[in-house]
Amino acid sequence: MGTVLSFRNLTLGYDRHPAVHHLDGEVAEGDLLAVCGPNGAGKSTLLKGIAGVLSPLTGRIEGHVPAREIAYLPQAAEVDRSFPIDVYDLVAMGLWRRAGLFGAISRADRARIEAAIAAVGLEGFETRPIGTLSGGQMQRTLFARLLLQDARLILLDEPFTALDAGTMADLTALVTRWNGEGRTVIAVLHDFDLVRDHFPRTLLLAREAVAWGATGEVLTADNLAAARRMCEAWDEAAPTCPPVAGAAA
Ligand SMILES: Nc1ncnc2c1ncn2[C@@H]1O[C@H](COP(=O)(O)OP(=O)(O)OP(=O)(O)O)[C@@H](O)[C@H]1O
Repeated sequence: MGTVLSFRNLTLGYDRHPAVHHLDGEVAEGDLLAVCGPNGAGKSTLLKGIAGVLSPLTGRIEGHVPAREIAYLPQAAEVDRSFPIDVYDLVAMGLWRRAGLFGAISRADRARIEAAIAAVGLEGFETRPIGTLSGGQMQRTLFARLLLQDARLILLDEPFTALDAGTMADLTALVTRWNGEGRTVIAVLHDFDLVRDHFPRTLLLAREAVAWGATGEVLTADNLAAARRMCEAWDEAAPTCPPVAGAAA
């Protein structure tokens, strides 16, 4: 099995202040990886780095998947719900990377869009402006768009936050299905029970990797306590980390 991503002494941050630092490791093709850690641990920052939204301060991410094969679902709070678009058109955007911005939507594409909307249980919502959807309906819409993106690497930032049990179960089943199709999924999650039940591998972050491996070995009381301590001790105003001796910048 190949490698999808390699982190090489990776430091990511904002205004030269590191938020995740000196991360090393690899994500294997077909991984179903949870990224866990306290608030402010750098989880969203790491996903932004992988998605290419944020450039490394030092070190690098070696991606072995073309950018068009990466799908990224940001935290719900970052999605602009005021954009005047309906459910159908938002889901159809999942085809853009393949069809092109102004590519005509074929009859087969229309069938795929309708199938994706049906797969997330949103039949009848096609013409609803997204600003009128509930949080759970919006998340289902975004998952339908992901279905059409047909990506090899799927990045999900807190995809199940504030969802009811039924919606969470439906969307978790989709994630499991994607992984069963050989796609690599990396998800930021706070629900440890859900991680233990559905994500075989976990990266525990506290600005740096506390532990990374089999979920049962990572989510231990000791590791979680260490992560909390490390985040509490973090200096928000820390200057950019000096590069580690011998590491590539
Ligand atoms: N756009 C930004 N500009 C400046 N600092 C930022 C920005 N986004 C995040 N940060 C800082 O980077 C650090 C890591 O934030 P990040 O959002 O990656 O954490 P997180 O682990 O996803 O947290 P949470 O669980 O609360 O969502 C925090 O100290 C945060 O304040």
